[in-house]
Amino acid sequence: MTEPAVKYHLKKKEKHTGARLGTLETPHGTFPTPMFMPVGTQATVKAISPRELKEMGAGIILSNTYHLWLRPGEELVAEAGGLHHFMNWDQGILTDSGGFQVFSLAQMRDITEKGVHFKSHLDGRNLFLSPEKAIAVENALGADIIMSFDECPPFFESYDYIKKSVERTSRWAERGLKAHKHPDRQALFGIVQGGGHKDLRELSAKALVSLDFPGYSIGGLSVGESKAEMNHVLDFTTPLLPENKPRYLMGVGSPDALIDGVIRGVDMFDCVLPTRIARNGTCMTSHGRVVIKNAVYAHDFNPLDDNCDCYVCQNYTRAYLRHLFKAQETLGLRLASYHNLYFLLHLMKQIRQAIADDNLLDFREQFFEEYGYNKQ
Ligand SMILES: Nc1cc(CSc2ncc[nH]2)c2nc(N)[nH]c(=O)c2c1
Ligand SMILES: [Zn+2]
Repeated sequence: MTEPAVKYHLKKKEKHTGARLGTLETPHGTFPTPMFMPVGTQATVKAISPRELKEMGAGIILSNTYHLWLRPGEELVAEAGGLHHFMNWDQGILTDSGGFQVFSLAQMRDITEKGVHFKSHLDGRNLFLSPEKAIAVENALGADIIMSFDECPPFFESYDYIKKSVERTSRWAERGLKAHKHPDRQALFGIVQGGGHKDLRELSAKALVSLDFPGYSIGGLSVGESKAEMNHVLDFTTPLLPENKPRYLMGVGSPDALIDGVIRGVDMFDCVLPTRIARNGTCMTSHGRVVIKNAVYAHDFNPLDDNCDCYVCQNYTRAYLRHLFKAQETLGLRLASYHNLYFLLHLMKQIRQAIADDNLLDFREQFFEEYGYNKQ
């Protein structure tokens, strides 16, 4: 029996919630959990260099199988020695399997038992992605953690559709497990689906746990349902997963969703939000969102966030950042991206401390009040 590529060590359970403190041991380092993973869809976290990512304490970052398969192609990345060498990132990398991106990006053609036929969003070419092909691409890219090929059905699809989709996704997961060439150095996670239905989440989790994956992702969420609905699904989904394996909530999220996910036993998160909103000048701060292009900041010579010790908040003012965005200067989106990523990475650090101190609910109350969530 080969040693799994990734090992989760549960260090402590928070006294009053389902939150846990742990470490995730990977071939490219051991990282504390709960953790936030910056997204670098096309082998780059947009506008931020690996050196800056390290400086801000990023551990594992994400890339996308779908995008890198289409461009530059997994063969070229393999020729470079894999993603870590290609993008000069020597910490952790996780790749999503492409299923989600096909449904969200490509012009859909057809979903069959075998796989998914679709047209490339780049040039309209007819393409086909199967569990075997997705795993082969992820094996070639060489990420430390890779995802099973799954279907993420719309949250409000019919019960029957979601049930059939869960059953097919479980069969796809088993096919992916069989096709996986490097379980010793790449950990393949199963992805739990089932929409908002407790029995379908149980059906999905049961099938995947019986296949004994080294880690489990919770998919099918953060796809337009309310935060209350997402939290409700987490309430009955995380307990279905083994305590000694990492749990990754895909595509999440905003500060409140991160805190509420940790409280429900989630260990890993990723979201494009921090870098995406930064590109139009929306910044997360301890006092809530700051839309830096607003005229109110024109003469505001304070830091973006007076509680933040990041490079941006130590060296630049709101007035300067507003000027950069008004002048459409690239440095503006770079600095806003840097701060937003730092903000979420630092939030996870505060959450880990709150778990250690058994006061995560107090931390939640203070953070929500200061951020302005209680006013919403
Ligand atoms: N919300 C959401 C987000 C993502 C993308 S996670 C990601 N990939 C690259 C960056 N981030 C999902 N991915 C898969 N495979 N399945 C899902 O159900 C799912 C759900
Ligand atoms: Zn900052």
